[in-house]
Amino acid sequence: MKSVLIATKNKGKAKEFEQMFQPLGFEVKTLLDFEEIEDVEENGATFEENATIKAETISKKTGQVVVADDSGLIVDALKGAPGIYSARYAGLEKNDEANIDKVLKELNDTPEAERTARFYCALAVAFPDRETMTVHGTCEGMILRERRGHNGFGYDPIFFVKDLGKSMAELDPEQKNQISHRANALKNLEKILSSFIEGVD
Ligand SMILES: O=c1[nH]c(=O)c2ncn([C@@H]3O[C@H](COP(=O)(O)OP(=O)(O)OP(=O)(O)O)[C@@H](O)[C@H]3O)c2[nH]1
Ligand SMILES: [Mg+2]
Repeated sequence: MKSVLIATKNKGKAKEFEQMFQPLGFEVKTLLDFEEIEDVEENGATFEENATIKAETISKKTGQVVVADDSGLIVDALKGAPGIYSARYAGLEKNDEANIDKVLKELNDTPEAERTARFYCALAVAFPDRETMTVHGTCEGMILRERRGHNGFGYDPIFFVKDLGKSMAELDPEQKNQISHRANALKNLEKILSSFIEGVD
């Protein structure tokens, strides 16, 4: 079976990549399978820069084609925060519950109409022998006043997907993987990779 290495230690992302790559005939490996590989410092200024840093660092270390995901929540009323700091918004220990509490508190006085937000996902593919490619995908929504649902990860319980009338955490994994920022980025990646993805193993 063909395999693809995703440079992530995030269990929620790893699961979604497994679900999305499986139908394409790929086995997914992540950094959760390589515990000896240390965290890569994400010191870029954009999602694309951080995804590139993660993909290129791990590709150099392993000699393989590597995909990395840098993603986050952009809240308009918070001038784009938490943005690239989404994982560590409430502190370096990366606590999803504390991150949600912080966003809810900051939006306490924000009326419904101004609670617009989007998830953003940048994917970078680094190769041993050619230039890195990046693509992105987004998903529009609103920030709820309280948590709804238990699926997904991160900010999913407070992210309301208007078209479906549900929070992201109320969607089945299959539904999230059709409409999410990550799914949309992957669709864009498939478009540019389809010509030579056959050769990735
Ligand atoms: O509710 C959510 N649904 C999602 O689908 C989603 N995707 C990203 N996020 C948030 O953005 C951070 C990524 O930050 P990030 O790209 O640096 O990843 P990370 O540090 O968790 O892992 P790694 O991939 O870097 O190893 C995550 O931790 C989450 O807080 C999401 N929240
Ligand atoms: Mg990270």
